Order: sequence, then C-alpha cells, then structure tokens
Amino acid sequence: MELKPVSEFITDDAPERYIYDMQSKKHEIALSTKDLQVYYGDNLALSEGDLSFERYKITSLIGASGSGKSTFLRSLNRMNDGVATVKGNIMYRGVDINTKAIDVYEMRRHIGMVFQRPNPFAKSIYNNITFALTQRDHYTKEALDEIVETSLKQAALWDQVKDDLNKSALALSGGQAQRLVIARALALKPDILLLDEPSSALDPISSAQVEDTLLELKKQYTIIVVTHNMQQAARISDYTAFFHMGKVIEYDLTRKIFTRPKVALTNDYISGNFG
Ligand SMILES: Nc1ncnc2c1ncn2[C@@H]1O[C@H](COP(=O)(O)OP(=O)(O)OP(=O)(O)O)[C@@H](O)[C@H]1O
Repeated sequence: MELKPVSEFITDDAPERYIYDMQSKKHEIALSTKDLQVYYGDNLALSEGDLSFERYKITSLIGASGSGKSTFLRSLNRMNDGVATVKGNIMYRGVDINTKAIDVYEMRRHIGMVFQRPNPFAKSIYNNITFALTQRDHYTKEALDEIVETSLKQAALWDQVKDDLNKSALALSGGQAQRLVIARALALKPDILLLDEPSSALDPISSAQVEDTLLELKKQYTIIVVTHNMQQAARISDYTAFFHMGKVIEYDLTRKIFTRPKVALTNDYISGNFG
C-alpha cells in the first residue's frame, strides 16, 4: 500500500499550534515549564514554551537555526543565568527552580548538561569523572572507584578505557570524549540529562554510539536533547518539540510529529521546505 504524502494530512482548519497535554495524561512528569520567556537584552528570544517532559523518556527539540532550542534547553538548568533574563517557572519535583532561592550548583547535580563539542578537562580519564564530585564533598577512594566504573559503564565507555584510566582524556577520540563527558555528567547522579546537539560534531559511527548510549540511559534518566538531525530525533526520541522563531509550534509523540503532524509549519519543516 502506498502511503499518502504527509501534506495530505494537513487540512485548511489545521491548528497553528499544538502542544501535547502531558498534564492531563497519567504520565509521570520530570520537569515542566510555564510562561517561560527568555530575553537577551531587549530581544525576546523565547516565548510560549510551556512544555512538560515525561520521566524516563527522550524528548527531542528540533527547529531551524536560531529558533530558540538551545535557549530553551539552557534555561532548564539555569545555564542562561548572567547571559539572559529568564522569566517564568521551571517546575522540578514541585519546586520552581527559576528563583533566587535555588542553589544552582545543587540543582545542576539533579539536572546535568552535555554540550555539543566534547569538552573533556585536560586531566586523566579518572579525574575527569571525579573532579566535580570532589570539589564540594569528601569521598573515599573506593567510593570514587565505584562511581568512575559505574558512570563509564553507563556511558558505554568502560570496556574501552578501563586499563587507561590514568591516561589523559585529551587522547580520546571524539566519540569516546563525548561519552566521557556523558559519564562525567552521570557521576553526579542526575535525574535529568540535557544534551545540546551531542553528536553533531561526531562522525556517523561515533554518533550512532552516542545514540545507543542515550537509548540505554533512558531506562534511568529523563533525557532532553537538542538536535538538528531529524533522523536522529525520529530514531531516539519518544517526544519531539518543534521550535520556530522562539516559540514551540508543535509538541507531540515523535511518531506523530514525523508521520502525522497537526500543524502545517511542522510539516513544512520536516519535509525540508525550510531550515
Ligand atoms: N548569548 C546570546 N546573546 C544574544 N542573543 C543570543 C544569544 N544566544 C542566542 N541568541 C539569540 O537567540 C535566538 C535563539 O538562539 P538559539 O541559539 O537558542 O537558537 P537555536 O535554535 O538553538 O539555534 P542553533 O540551532 O543555531 O543553535 C537567536 O536569535 C540568537 O541570535
């Protein structure tokens, strides 16, 4: 049977926006935003971004360059503090974490971030993982060994580096370095992992390894990932949010976004008509 082109699903009375109503479903919500607005100076870069993220799922944020995906993602664990003015609520475990009362360092242990370019520290593989932990707290050598092993295993890197833990992390390949950075984030035992285009700087094989790692990690973590790669979004994510000009235009189950979007603009984007 031949499938109809996606455009035939879009009717004249299609909505201009559609946001999946997570709150009314029985899903467990790990994080949600309400009335989020982000200003760089006077420039309103993000508005109308009320989203809820289901626990133990992967959500992709897609959209053209400059649409506000990274701005949104970075706001979720206050990486925009000092760079932008972020108004609105970011609810995590019943607490608004977008307030002055929040210890941002502690909050980021719960909501970790991995950036686009692998950025290992100029330290050993072992010390990359333990560095943040030992800045504030005391751990025994045994406890640190255990965290290093567990984090590297979770990031699917242990087998490749277990005999080289004291070697410089700068000698790792791009894909290994990115998985080390993921392991470094996991060492803090976060609840939520935010990733900003984690595989766009990697070759296809390393990128596939990072994707496999994320699929494995979602058993224990809630993952929100910005990606330019729509095939990647379709492969790994449960939910997808489509951003356009600082707004979330459509948010739905990934399979619906890619096969039966409700909004014409989403259809244009996934069909490659712009972006
Ligand atoms: N540090 C900043 N200072 C000023 N304006 C910024 C800053 N970061 C982003 N912007 C602006 O905010 C808007 C959204 O940018 P953002 O980086 O969030 O988009 P994006 O969808 O993640 O794009 P890309 O895919 O290219 O990373 C753009 O107009 C951008 O120029």
